[in-house]
Amino acid sequence: MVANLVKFVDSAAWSIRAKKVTRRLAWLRHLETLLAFLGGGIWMAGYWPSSAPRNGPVRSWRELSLFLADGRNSLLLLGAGSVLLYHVMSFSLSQLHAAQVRADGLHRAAARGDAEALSRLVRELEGREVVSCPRPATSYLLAGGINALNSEGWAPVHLAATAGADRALRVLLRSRAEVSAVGAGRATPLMLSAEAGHDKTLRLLLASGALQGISLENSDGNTALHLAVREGHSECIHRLLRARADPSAINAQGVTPFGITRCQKFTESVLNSSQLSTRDAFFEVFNQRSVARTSEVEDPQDACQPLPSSASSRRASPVMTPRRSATGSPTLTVRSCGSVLDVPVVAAEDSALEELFAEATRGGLRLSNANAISSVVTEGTSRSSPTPPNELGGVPVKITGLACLVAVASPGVLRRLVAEPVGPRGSESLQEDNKLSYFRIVGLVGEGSFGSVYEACDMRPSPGGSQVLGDRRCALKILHRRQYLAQDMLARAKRERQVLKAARHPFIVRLLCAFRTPGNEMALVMEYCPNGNLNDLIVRKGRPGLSEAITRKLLAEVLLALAYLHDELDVVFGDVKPDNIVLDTCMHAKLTDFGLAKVNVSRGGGSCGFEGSMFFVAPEVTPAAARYSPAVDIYALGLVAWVCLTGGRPTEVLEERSDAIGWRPSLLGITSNSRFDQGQKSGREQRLPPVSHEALRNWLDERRSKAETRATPRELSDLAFSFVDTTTESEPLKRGRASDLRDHPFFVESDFSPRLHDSGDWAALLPACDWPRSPGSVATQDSWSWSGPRS
Ligand SMILES: Nc1ncnc2c1ncn2[C@@H]1O[C@H](COP(=O)(O)OP(=O)(O)OP(=O)(O)O)[C@@H](O)[C@H]1O
Repeated sequence: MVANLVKFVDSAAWSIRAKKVTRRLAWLRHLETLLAFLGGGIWMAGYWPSSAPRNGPVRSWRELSLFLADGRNSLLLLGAGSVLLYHVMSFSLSQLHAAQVRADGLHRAAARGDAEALSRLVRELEGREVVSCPRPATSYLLAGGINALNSEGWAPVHLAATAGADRALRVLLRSRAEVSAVGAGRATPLMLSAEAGHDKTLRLLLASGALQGISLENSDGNTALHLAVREGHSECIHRLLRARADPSAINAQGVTPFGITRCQKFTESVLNSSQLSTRDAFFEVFNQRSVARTSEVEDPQDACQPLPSSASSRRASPVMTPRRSATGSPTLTVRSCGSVLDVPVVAAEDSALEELFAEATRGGLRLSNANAISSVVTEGTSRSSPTPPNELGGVPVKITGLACLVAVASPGVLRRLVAEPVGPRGSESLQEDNKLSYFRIVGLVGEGSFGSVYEACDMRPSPGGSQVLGDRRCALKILHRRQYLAQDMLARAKRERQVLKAARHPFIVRLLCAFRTPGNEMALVMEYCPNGNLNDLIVRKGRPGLSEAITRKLLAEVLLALAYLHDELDVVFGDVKPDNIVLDTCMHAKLTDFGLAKVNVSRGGGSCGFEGSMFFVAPEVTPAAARYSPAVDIYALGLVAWVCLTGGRPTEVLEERSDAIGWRPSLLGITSNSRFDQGQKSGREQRLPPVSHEALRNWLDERRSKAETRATPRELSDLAFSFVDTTTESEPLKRGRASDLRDHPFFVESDFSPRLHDSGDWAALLPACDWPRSPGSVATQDSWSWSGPRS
């Protein structure tokens, strides 16, 4: 009865919440039905109550009360009545629902997120299309089909995206609704969900084909990224950046997405400003109204200036002249609306804004500066510097505010750039001032479990003076504070920095500097490797993987790096996998990500336990493991070789085991970043040995038996097979040391022997740099061949 009542409320209110309650109470209905059946069974079995009249109907109240006094009779009647009532009600309510759904039409159902109603309507719509004879009840309501715009210019898919109704959206998309339909103001569903901050909806849309339209602009020229940034939805910003949304897209006001952020920060600061005149002036400027009416303005000359609108401000944009001050430091002179403002340029391209922003927070922003900054913000990157860039030591002056990408892209930390740092400060020598402003973010390169890696321009001045070194590319890795505090990873972050700082090797990424951001996150600035990582290369190449010559060269480079780490630094890398092998401009392999490195290994240092990336972890690395040796790196290298040479062939065993532990390999079975460490392991994970070993050994055995029967598969030559076989032995001692493996026939017998006496030698061994410069050109590298001279 209760369930029926709720169902009634549900249908009457058409509320999604009530529907959920109904679903949760479904068990009550089942219970009732069960009881009814039980009662029926008892009845049929002949257990009729003795007190009930046996012949004829009940004739008096007394007889009825006697009949009901028996609990079994009451129960039976109650159950039967309830079941009957339920079916009568469901029939009438479904009729009512159908009528209402038709009356609502697709649009209202989509806005409500009513997936059931949408399915029903879509079925009707499709039925109408098939018979091509509109039914009178639906033809009017469904006119225009699934992509029809309502009177306000929205299609159902827009309304579902705005409401964040994923189920409804799925129904619409399954019914071939246009995923990038253009609605009022040229808005697409992607823009609407980004603006509303529905991260899951955004993901659904991107996965359903909205990726193609990621750079579409609405009537204001805003992309989805602009809108997500404007509303401060950091999860959505992350997702869009990962989907390669363009962070430098410029809207009609000439503002990039991160220019918008600056604008917001500035607005916030002025809102908090104690000076009424400043606040008013700012609003006047930003609301693009005349300030002539404002009586509190400081500068009457400025007050009569027209305010910047997209077109007029471009004509009357402030003149920004880079020059050198008496002390030799670069200065940006902003002339706007009759006033002049000298802003020292530290190094980052948005330092002018920083300066003005600081002035605003101090509450001393003059109207003239407010005007200037509004123009700057409005103009964004569209305005070029009036003087040649070399006047500022080769740095082109652009005001884009891109540095806040880091702040915005780290979840929920928009305020961190300007807020007081929170949490404990490290006692070590990490820099405390805002070093982040010396790096101009160009884009997101990769994301791991503990940090995001950005491509950035290093704009630090040279050690001796204020001269900016120029546009040097670097990789900026921000270790998310949230992650490393939550998982007690501070020690890990410090160890990564420590090993990177100590390592000086051509095949290990070089650490340029390390510091803390104002949000107290740790930042590592490394040499930038623009050709992506080995995993990307393998995925692009597809099966059966890379050629043996390429693989040999890349493995040799990694082997040299490992030999250096093991023998000279006494470090176990601990996380060898294709994702952590990045490719520099000349396609040389370099190891990156020392988060799991173990130091002082021969002296019993490092930790034990289950650590590493799931696919590449050696069999001896188990939760119960004692300290492990450099052999774990050799094992992982063998797996990398196998993956390179076969394209990462997944096996049934692998997939089965992956399912069992809830880890899903990608198509090629190699892209998982999953890490299992002591902090995360569950009981189930502890019982299972590493997933890849058994699969690999099975595969190797199978291949060996095929080789014996002369049915050799073409993926692996005998030498390559032997290398994989040796390095992935279950017994760590049998795998060999990195320095010995350089003499493995896989290298030696193919006219190639990796040797490195010092970093210069290796460079001399390499042929002229004829590797592809950009990741895009890699896919066509079937004809790659490489053979180095013997040392
Ligand atoms: N120096 C670099 N140059 C270019 N790309 C890099 C560089 N360092 C890292 N990357 C890219 O960034 C991605 C993530 O970096 P990294 O592995 O260091 O992050 P992480 O959070 O430690 O990841 P994981 O989850 O593997 O521990 C790498 O897969 C790589 O593609």
